Amino acid sequence: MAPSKVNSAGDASVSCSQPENGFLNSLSLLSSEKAVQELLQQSPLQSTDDHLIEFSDAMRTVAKALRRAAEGKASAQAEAAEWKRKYELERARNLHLEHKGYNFYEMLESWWTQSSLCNAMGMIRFMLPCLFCLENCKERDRKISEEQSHRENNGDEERTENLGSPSNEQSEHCCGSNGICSHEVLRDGDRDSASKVVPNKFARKASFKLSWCCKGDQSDQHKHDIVSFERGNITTAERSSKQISLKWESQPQTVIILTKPNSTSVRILCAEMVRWLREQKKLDIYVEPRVRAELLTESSYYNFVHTWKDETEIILLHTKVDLVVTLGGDGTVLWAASMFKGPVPPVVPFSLGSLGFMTPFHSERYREYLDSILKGPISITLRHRLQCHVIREAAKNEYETEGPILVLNEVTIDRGISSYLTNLECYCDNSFVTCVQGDGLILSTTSGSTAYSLAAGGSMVHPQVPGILFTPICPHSLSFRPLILPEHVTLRVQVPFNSRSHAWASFDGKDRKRLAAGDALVCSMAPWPVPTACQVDSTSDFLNSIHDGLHWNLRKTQSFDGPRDT
Ligand SMILES: NC(=O)c1ccc[n+]([C@@H]2O[C@H](COP(=O)([O-])OP(=O)(O)OC[C@H]3O[C@@H](n4cnc5c(N)ncnc54)[C@H](O)[C@@H]3O)[C@@H](O)[C@H]2O)c1
Ligand SMILES: Nc1ncnc2c1ncn2[C@@H]1O[C@H](COP(=O)(O)OP(=O)(O)OP(=O)(O)O)[C@@H](O)[C@H]1O
Repeated sequence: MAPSKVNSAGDASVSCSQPENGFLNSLSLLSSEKAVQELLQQSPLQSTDDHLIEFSDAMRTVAKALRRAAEGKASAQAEAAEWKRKYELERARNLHLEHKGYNFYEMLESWWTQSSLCNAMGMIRFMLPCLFCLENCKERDRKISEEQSHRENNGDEERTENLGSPSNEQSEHCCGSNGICSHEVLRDGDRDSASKVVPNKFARKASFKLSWCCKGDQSDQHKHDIVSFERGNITTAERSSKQISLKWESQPQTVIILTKPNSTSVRILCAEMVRWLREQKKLDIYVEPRVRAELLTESSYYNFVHTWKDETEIILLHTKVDLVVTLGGDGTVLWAASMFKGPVPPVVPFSLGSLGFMTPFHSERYREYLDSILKGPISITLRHRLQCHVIREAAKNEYETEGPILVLNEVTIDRGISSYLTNLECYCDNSFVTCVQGDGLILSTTSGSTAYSLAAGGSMVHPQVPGILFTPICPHSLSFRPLILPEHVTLRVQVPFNSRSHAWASFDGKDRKRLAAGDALVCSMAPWPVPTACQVDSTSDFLNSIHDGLHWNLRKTQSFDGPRDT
């Protein structure tokens, strides 16, 4: 060993001067100079490694804190955007109604009934409007009876016209016995400042009531607790698999017919249906501007058909229309849903496409079906929608995000034309879920479970099951199985800052938006489902669709003869 070299090596030279030290003992065992040199070279490196590890731990903590801050910002932005959109929607509506002399009482009520305050979360979302509606109905009844007694006292013979208020008996049952009543969205008559009814310019919107029916057990029809607490024990009191039934309380008067474009059979059927609904059912009919033009080219007879001019009028459609009829395939149902950014009237989908998963009504028998639907009651599937916000990193300093997009099937985030893997960070209620590396990700409703999500390996889910499907597209990992998450969660999909490429979001297969690094998509269940009429009931229709449409588990039955257990 060359002492000069050992002494020149800082700490090691100190160790060498203290032979009782364990380190020195081991060092003394080293026989070759080469080994000593290796050890001396390693010591400072080891300490550098330790520092690096400490440093990277600290960086990870900082990154975590930053991520949390970004998540908070994203949710706040999404909420702000939602409120802004509602404010604008409401302002447009109020301007329109002000123009018509609509009074403050009605405006306040309509704001409340459509406010997401009363649709905030889960059961609260459902229960509050019912309670409020019940209170409104009672309050209206009180006002009517006050008005009536006032008139009687004054010997006023003037007949109180229908204010769209249910009778006392009705209001007792309105919402109170396990149903949603449509008074929440009714505009039965405009009142002037002296609370007198003036005739409405529009046809009155039909009133209806939704109730949950249990198969067989009629006495329990109005029980709707799913979980009960008996003597401190949690028990499932009743299954939630109930068919929803819609019963008209007043006659539907206005129908909108939405049709698949560029189809001769659809055009012929539409003209025939418009004539029948007008002549036999005396209904007001709305169609898209394109369809009205087509009808008028055929004959000036169709002059009575209504249409709209601009977006503002489309926003108001749900206040006028009692029923939506679609003529086409599933794409036409998606189109119809996309026209209603808020509440959606009941939809009757007629099948004129090749698959028709959501279109159980055969177009040849439209008279029979519409006849029975206009009479009611109708079995309804409430199809949940997702509301999606794109949050731009570039807009982080502005109080500005894009408005929500509602989807009935799914929102897809994929790699578009990029040939690189997508890299998407996913969070569920601010908890990290996973990083998707592959072609993309599908966030689907249960109605959309049989569409793109199914093709990507997701499960088929009954449309009344409340949940959000989280289905990867061609993940580059063997263990990435699809998930089904509960309906109340908020999902956030972010393109990481270090992503090699952009991602693309599309909504029910339409309206592609580019997501740059740092942009995010925030997605939660929308408070406005799409009520579609069933041909039989939700479950039968779903099973018929997977059998007839998808030929699910179709296999020839094995013959009786052949080897068998003895
Ligand atoms: N690989 C795929 O399976 C794939 C790819 C892209 C889009 N899509 C689906 O197409 C939908 C858009 O439909 P479109 O008609 O406007 O486009 P389209 O004309 O391309 O038709 C897509 C097909 O999906 C069917 N479909 C749509 N919704 C369905 C549902 N809920 N259940 C079962 N089948 C359904 C339609 O009947 C149609 O046959 C998207 O929402 C997406 O789900 C599927
Ligand atoms: N009223 C409409 N205006 C514009 N586009 C529409 C309208 N209705 C449907 N579409 C679009 O037309 C396309 C085809 O519609 P749809 O799926 O109903 O017919 P289809 O393709 O013949 O049916 P299937 O997919 O069952 O074979 C869809 O992409 C849909 O979004």
